[in-house]
Order: sequence, then C-alpha cells, then structure tokens
Amino acid sequence: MGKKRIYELSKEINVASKTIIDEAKKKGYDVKNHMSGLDANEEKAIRDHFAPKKKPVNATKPANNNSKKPAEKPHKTLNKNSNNKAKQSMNNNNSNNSNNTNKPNNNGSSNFKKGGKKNKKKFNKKNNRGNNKFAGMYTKNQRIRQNHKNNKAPERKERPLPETLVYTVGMNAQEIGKIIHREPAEIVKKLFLLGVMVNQNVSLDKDTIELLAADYGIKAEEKVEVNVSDIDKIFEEEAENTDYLEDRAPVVTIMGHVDHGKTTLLDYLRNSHITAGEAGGITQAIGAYQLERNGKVITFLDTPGHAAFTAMRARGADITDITILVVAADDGVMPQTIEAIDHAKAAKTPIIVAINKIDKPGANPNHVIEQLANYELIPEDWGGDTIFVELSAKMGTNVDELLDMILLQSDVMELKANPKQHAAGSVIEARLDRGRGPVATLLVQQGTMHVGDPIVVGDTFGRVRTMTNEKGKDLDAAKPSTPIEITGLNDVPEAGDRFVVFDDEKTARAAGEERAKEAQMEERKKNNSVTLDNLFESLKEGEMKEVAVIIKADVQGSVEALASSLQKIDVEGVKVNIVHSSVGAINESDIALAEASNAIIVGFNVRATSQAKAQAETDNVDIRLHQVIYDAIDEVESAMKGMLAPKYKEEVTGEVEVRQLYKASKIGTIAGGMVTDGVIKRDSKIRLIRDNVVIYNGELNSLKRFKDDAKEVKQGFECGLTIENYNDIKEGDVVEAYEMKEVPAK
Ligand SMILES: Nc1nc2c(ncn2[C@@H]2O[C@H](COP(=O)(O)OP(=O)(O)OP(=O)(O)O)[C@@H](O)[C@H]2O)c(=O)[nH]1
Repeated sequence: MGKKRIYELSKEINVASKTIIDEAKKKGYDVKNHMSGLDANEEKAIRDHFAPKKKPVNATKPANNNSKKPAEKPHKTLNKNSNNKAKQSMNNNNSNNSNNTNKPNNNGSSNFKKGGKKNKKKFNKKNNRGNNKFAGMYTKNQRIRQNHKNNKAPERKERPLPETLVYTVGMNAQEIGKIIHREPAEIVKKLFLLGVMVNQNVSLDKDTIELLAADYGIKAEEKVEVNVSDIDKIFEEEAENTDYLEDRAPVVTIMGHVDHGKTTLLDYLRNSHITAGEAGGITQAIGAYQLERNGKVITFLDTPGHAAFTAMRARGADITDITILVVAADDGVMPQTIEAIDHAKAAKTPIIVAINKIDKPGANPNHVIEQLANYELIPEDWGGDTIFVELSAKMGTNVDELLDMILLQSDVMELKANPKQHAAGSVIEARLDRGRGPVATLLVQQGTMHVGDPIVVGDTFGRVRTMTNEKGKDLDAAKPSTPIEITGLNDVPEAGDRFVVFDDEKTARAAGEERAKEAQMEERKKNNSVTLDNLFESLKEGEMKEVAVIIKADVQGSVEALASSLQKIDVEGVKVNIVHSSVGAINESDIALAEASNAIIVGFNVRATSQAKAQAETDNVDIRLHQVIYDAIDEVESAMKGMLAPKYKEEVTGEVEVRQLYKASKIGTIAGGMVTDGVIKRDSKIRLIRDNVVIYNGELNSLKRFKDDAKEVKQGFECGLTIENYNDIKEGDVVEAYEMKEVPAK
C-alpha cells in the first residue's frame, strides 16, 4: 500500500492540511505539501497527535463517522467558548446546542454567543438531563463533510421538473422558474446557451419557451387565455366538443328561381307535416320551422332568397346542411337557378334538386336534368351523385319522397351535436317588437338552450326571458338543430350573428359590452374586403390562392367570353375563381355573395341597382364596370400582376472591341475601340471579356466620341471609354454592354 497523502488524512481527521504539514515537519517527516505522503507509522503518529486528549464521556459507542470526528476547530471553539468544566465532552456540547435549535450542531459557539447567559444556563440544565439524546447522531456539518469526503457537491434540494410546462406566451424566466421549480438565473443561463440573451424579466415568445422546455426535456403546453368577448372562438370550441354526441336534425334551405315554387313548397311542408303534439298551433313566421317524417325531424330555414342565405354565410354562419334547389319543370334552369347553385357550392352544401310543377302540362323534367348536367348536377341514373326528386309543391306530389331523400342525405352526413353543454348557435333573423323588445330567431347548433340562460348574441347580450318554437309554444329547453324565438336581449342582433351561452350573466354582460365596443372600433376601421386595389396585397400575404370574381354582363355571350378569359389568367399559381356569373344588373344578392366569398364583381355593359350600390358601399365590395371586354380582363390581370416584385432580365445591347490603350495618370486606362455590334450607352453595365472569358463585371466611368462625352455610341463608330475602378484592360478585349430590363409578369 502506498503512503497516505496529507490531504486525504486531512479530510479524514478533519484537520487542515497545513496544520498536519506543520506538525509533520515538527516531527521531522519529509513532507512538502498536501500531496506529500506519510507512511503507516507517521500517519498513526499524526492521527494520535490530533486525536482528542480525553475520550468523550458519553461517546461510548460513537458512530463510525463520529469516530473520526474530534476536529480541530470545533475542538478549539468549544474549549474557548463553553463554560464546560474540563470534563465536558464534545458530544455533550453537540447535544445541548441541538436542543436549542432542534438540530444537532457540532459547532456550538455561535449559538452560545447569541443565546447569552440565559442560554448557557439552559444549556447546562439540559445538558445534565438529556445529554445522551443526540449522542452518535449524524450532524449537519458532519453530513456536509461526509459529502465532501465522497467528493460530492452538497445535494441541492431541487424539486423535480414537472412533466409539462403549461405556459402562456409572454411569460418571463422568473415566472417559468416558479412553474418548473428552477432558479430564474439558471433559466437565464440556459437561454443564453440556447442563444437567447434575456434577463429574467423579459417576456419570452412561444418558440423560446418551447425551446427551453425541450432543453429541460419536458413537454410544453400553451395555456390559451379565454377571451370572453371572442364568442366565435368559444363557439368553435363548443362546436368541436365531441364528448357526448347525439344525432341532430338536418338544417335545410330551399333556393331557386323566382316563381319556381319555393314558398309553395315551404308552405305545403309546414302545413302538412307538423311536429307531433303541436297540431292545431297557429304557425308563425319565425324564419324557421321543424317537421317530422317517420319519427325523424327536419329543420327548414324559412328564408327563401339567396341574399338571406348568403348574408348569413357572410357573417360566418354556415348553418345549412342541405340545399334544396327548386326548378320549375315548365321553365327550366334560369339565372337565379344558377345563382342558387353557385351560392350552395360556395357554401359547400350538398344539393338536392326538386323539379317542381310536374303537374303542369308543359312540364319537361328531362329537359331540366339535361340543363343541370352543365352545372355538375347529374342524377344517379345518369352516372352522377345528385339526388333529383320530381314533385308538385302545389299538389303535394312526391313531397314525402323529397323528405325521405333529405333524411337519406342527412344519414350519409352523420350530423351530430353535443346537447350536454352550453348552447351555441346562430341568429336566423331578429327584429324589434314594440311590446316585447328585441326578438331573435335563433338556431341552436350545439348544446341545449334553457330559459334564463345568460347569453351573448353578436354584439348584444341578455338573459333568455322567453323561448318559443315556431308555433308560439313555450319551450324550457331546446336541443341542437332547434329553431327558437327568444326575448330578453338588450339590443337587436343581426342575421348570421353567433350566440353563446355563458355561465353567468356578469360574464355575458362583460363579453357583450366588450364586443359592442370592438364592433364600433371595427366599424371605424372599416372592413378590409378585397378590392382590385388591395388584391395583390392579399395575395402576397398568402390570404388568397385564388381571386374570386363575380361576372355580370348584358348578354350570355359576354358572360362566357369574360369568364373564360378571366379563368385563363394565371399569375404565379394564383387563379381566378368565378364564383358566379350571370346576365343582368348587379343586384343585392351579388353583393352578398361577393362579400361572403370575398369576391370582386366585374360588370360588363350592366349597372348595379341602387340598393346593390348602397350595399356594396356598406360592405366594401369592389364593383368594376366596363364597356370593353379587354379592359375588364386587363384590369383584373394587371391588378394580379401589378404588384408582383418586378423581374429583371439581362439584355446585351452591344459590343466594343478594344483596339488601342492610353494610360493617363489621373484617369487610368482609356480604351479606344470600335462598336462592332449594337450600341453602348454611358449608363450601360459592362463586362470585360478576354478570350471569351469574363474578366470583369462593372460599369462605365466615361464614354467619349473623340473628345466629347457621349450618351451612346452605335455600331460602326469609334469610341473611347474607361471602366469604373478597373484599369487592367488589354488590346483585343471585348467590352460587352448590357442592361437589366424589367420583365412584364406573364
Ligand atoms: N301548377 C303548379 N303551380 C305551382 C307549383 N308550385 C308553385 N306553383 C305556383 O307557382 C307560382 C309561384 O310560386 P311561389 O311558391 O310563390 O314561388 P317562389 O319560388 O316562392 O317565388 P318567389 O317567392 O317570388 O321567389 C304560384 O302561383 C304557385 O301557386 C306546382 O307544383 N304546380
């Protein structure tokens, strides 16, 4: 075995290395520093020297660790400070100190000092009584020393990291520290090592927080603060709640050309299929109603008219599940039929075609089917997947079949909602009733609505005071897909507004008031619909991949010509999407569709009706009127291209052959040569070419014809030139002149 190093012994007997070295030297051992070794005898002598002179009274069975204890410092301290008679043992001192603090402490001096006389007395008393209590116990200092001995840093009491850091964007290191039980300084350091230099009070963004969490090896989860005024978001959340799902009734809208029988069909349905238990009720027009067929319920929106349908969509309420397209068999496809198809397609709802008036002598259903094939509405018999029902709304023929088809379609769609949550839905229509105040027809889309519910509707709020169905019957609760009429709001909301039920009226009021304020501000800022002027900005921001256009023209030929030309415009993958095109004046329905689809209206040889004009102004819909088709195409095309970052292409304009060189001390090398091709201009960019290799690329410093400055020199003429910052020109070099030309976008 080798010698015992002094530093090792120092640790073991807890005497400073220097003290040991001094003692060793005194004893004549050959030692220099703490790395010097002691043989077995020397080691024993040193141990004996520093061993306590007297054995502790009570330390009859000292614990292993304590056995090495009698340390130099405590030893001295005790001798100096304690009033102990000579017999007082170390462990006794320990135990008494400990009594003061309830913690064993080898170093009693400070406590004695602080405690003063009183403590000393106490100490002695207690010492007499319980001096054995902590004998042999592992003291704090001993523990620390022991750790040192094992070459370990003292263990920090660090709480374990949580599995997930649940954060909000903008938290700082201090706040995060609290969550993950780490010192802010440690986090700041970690961030520094991750390349983020911040102090502990700086707000951190999402990426940084997630990076930090990843570095700690824990997950990060953003806690999204609920903004009560953001009812759209609350609505989405409610709509996405799939904790408990039940089948719900399909919501159906009927559309079609004027006089094709929409109202007749709705009336027939309303009067012939009334919901069970409500027979005899007087039907009120509340904008929607439900009927029953074979035990299944269907909700009809009683708002024929595309404008109403699209106005709701424009406000974000896609409440229709299925569109019934009514086409009169004796009239066929008409402009508003096409408009209806476009509206339904834009809303992405399946279409069921109801060929109406088959009882009429001139009815020709097949002709209607043929016509609709042009609009991708093809019956199953013909290889398509559109449901067609031939009926007579007036006589009631096949109306049940239509209902069956609706139910079939809705089965396929698997329409479900969760009735076990707060109600959320949309406004179908609303008005101010003199006697009852604001009255709103709502469609419950999620959850169950109850009388008394605190509610926010659009920018209004209130508490549901009364709730009735279309028959005026009071309802206590209304499940998904149920249309209801309510009172109790503080103001009249708008069709298409969303509503959400809140936990309490206070929150509902706060949210409603906040929304009203926001709406006002929004109104001031005015909306940012797409116009030809801001079209490219929208495209650039990646908001749009296609430009929606509505075409209105005087004759069908113009509509088609415009449509096909516009569709051919292709700017960097951005396409024109014709949302709707038809013959006739620009009407309110066009404006509503344009607003809902963020479309631009292009009118050819037509004008907007005065109502449409007013509405377009309110809704910020861009209408462009033209008399020349090419102008219309050009306008859309240049709006699409106009703001593209211009592309440049190099175009060589000419070449100069260098034939002579003149050196001028102030000017540098002057090249005299002949323009052999094209033209060289004073502001040309140039390339110096030697043996077909480009030697230098730069600009001219001067261009001369004889002694005069020249703007340009053409082929066949001599010229003199200098190149900016370049003099190493040689005879036989070619100066190639070129320009960067803007390339018009294709
Ligand atoms: N013979 C026959 N006439 C019908 C049928 N359906 C509707 N009509 C008639 O067609 C006309 C127009 O019907 P409406 O139901 O008012 O048509 P609409 O589509 O609602 O018309 P607008 O509300 O003006 O858009 C009325 O005179 C109806 O009586 C039908 O199945 N057979």
